[in-house]
Amino acid sequence: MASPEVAMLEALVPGYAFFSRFVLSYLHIDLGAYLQHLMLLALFGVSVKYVTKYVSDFVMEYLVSTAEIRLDDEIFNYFMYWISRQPHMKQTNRFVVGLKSNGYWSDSEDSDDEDNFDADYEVDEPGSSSTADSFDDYWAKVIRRDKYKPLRITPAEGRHYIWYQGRPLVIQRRYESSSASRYVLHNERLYISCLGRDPSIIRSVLNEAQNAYVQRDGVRTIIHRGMRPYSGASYQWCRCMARSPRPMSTVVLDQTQKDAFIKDVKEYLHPRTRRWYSNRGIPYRRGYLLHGPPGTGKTSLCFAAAGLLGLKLYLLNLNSKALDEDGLSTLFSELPKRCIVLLEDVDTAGITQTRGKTIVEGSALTSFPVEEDALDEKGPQDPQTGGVTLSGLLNVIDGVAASEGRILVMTSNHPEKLDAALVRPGRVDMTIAFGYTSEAAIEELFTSIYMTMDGDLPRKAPASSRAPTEEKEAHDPTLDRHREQDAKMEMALHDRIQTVQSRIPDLAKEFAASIPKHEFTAAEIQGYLLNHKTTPEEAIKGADEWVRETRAKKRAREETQQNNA
Ligand SMILES: Nc1ncnc2c1ncn2[C@@H]1O[C@H](COP(=O)(O)OP(=O)(O)OP(=O)(O)O)[C@@H](O)[C@H]1O
Repeated sequence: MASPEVAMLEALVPGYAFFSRFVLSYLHIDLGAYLQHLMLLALFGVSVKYVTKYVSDFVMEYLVSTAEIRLDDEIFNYFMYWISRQPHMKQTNRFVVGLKSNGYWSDSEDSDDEDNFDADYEVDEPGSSSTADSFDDYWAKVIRRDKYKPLRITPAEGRHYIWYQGRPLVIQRRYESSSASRYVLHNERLYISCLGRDPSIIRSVLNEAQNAYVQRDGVRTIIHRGMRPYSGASYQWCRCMARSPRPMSTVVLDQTQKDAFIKDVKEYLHPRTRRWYSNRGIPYRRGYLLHGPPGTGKTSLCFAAAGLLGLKLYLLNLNSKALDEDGLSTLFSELPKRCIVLLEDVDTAGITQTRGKTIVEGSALTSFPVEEDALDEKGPQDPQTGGVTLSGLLNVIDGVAASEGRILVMTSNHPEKLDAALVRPGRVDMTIAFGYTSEAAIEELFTSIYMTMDGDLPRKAPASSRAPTEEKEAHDPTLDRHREQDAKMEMALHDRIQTVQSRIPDLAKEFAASIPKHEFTAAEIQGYLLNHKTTPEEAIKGADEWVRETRAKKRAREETQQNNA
């Protein structure tokens, strides 16, 4: 039986008994003779371990401030974006390298484009500098830049030390294990610590990170989409793109309707209105229904409104079977205080099935037949099959727990299919009908396509005015010939655009006269004009032919649809 000293040593240093036997049989040293020394050593070691832990816990508790950042929060993105651009990251020896600086939102489409967006303009346009004279040069640069994307370096798992404003900061990246890790590569958290109980330095670093991110966005309209970031996850808003704002003037719509819409949205956003609602106990929400055939400008109006008001746009497709009522209410509860939520094509979602049967001709808000609200509060869909039910949608729009402050825009191609409950006042407060183009709308579309706008023309004098350098000629005469041709084309385009400008109003009238009214959508006309982007006269000449062809195509499509029905 082992002596109490040996038992104690075994407790302090697990495996001591085995180790001492090993030393005795192979090295013929009896550790029993040094038991007291070994005991002291073991006790010392254990005390050091406990003291170190105690001291470190004490320091962390009382002398260090720490901020925790979760992966599903946008600040995670801000910080990763910021740190990937810090010079310290070039010196770190443990890092995650990728073409994107973030982990969580990188699933979203187009996130890569966001970084390249401005870079496209940074590459000199053809004819705008002494170094890039032709489209070929410009394109070669763009392609090269796209191939060799800059590496984004972020700290790897573990601790990293950085200096910020003369003070040391500890960044710790930690991967958490959870049931979700089966589906997602990393569920992670970031910890930023600084010495002292005053966390203001952490706040400044996070503010700087946020500023860097927000500045990169500039005036662009940020679009979030309700989606599952990875299979098996719950629905979340993922930032999917940032687009240049669309000027309201480029949306062709009856001016009275457009003005009424903008006025209504602005009035709603006014702080006085919020107070007014709250004083009267009315839920502070506003809903809009934009309806009309596909390609008539419903989404464009919503996008332009987001740009005009600097609001973020939250897109949601209700058609997904995977989106259930819990997912929908989580999404709505996570909306920021001020934003535009766009539910596109609500008529195609399963929610169009009605809660009642009685058809009522017209309604106070809409000029189309709607169905009377019935007593049956149960949604039409079988919960087993998934998807959002009408009652689920109504609850998130204006149920007791529905969020306030957001602007809800629903678009529909078939408003007559929508349940009356969905479009009743309080859920839909304004309806805008989009239709086929009128004569005035055709003129407006034509003008918006051919009127010169900022950045349409080459920024500097085309390169043809400059003599090619000897070096270039000696190197590649074919390239120089291309450059010259491109420069001439740029010049010709420049001149053509300028000379035609004064005639645009007359040409617009001529074009509008050759297109039948109320037959084509703005998208169809825009599509046609884009084929003649720089030659308005050609567009006018080909208008009759285009009308004939488009009619024939539409007829053929209708016949096929009828045959399939
Ligand atoms: N009224 C309009 N004014 C300016 N551009 C328009 C208009 N209508 C359509 N367009 C152009 O047509 C394209 C499609 O427009 P948009 O997506 O806004 O149509 P929509 O009515 O939302 O279509 P859908 O019902 O299929 O979603 C866009 O490129 C847009 O620029």
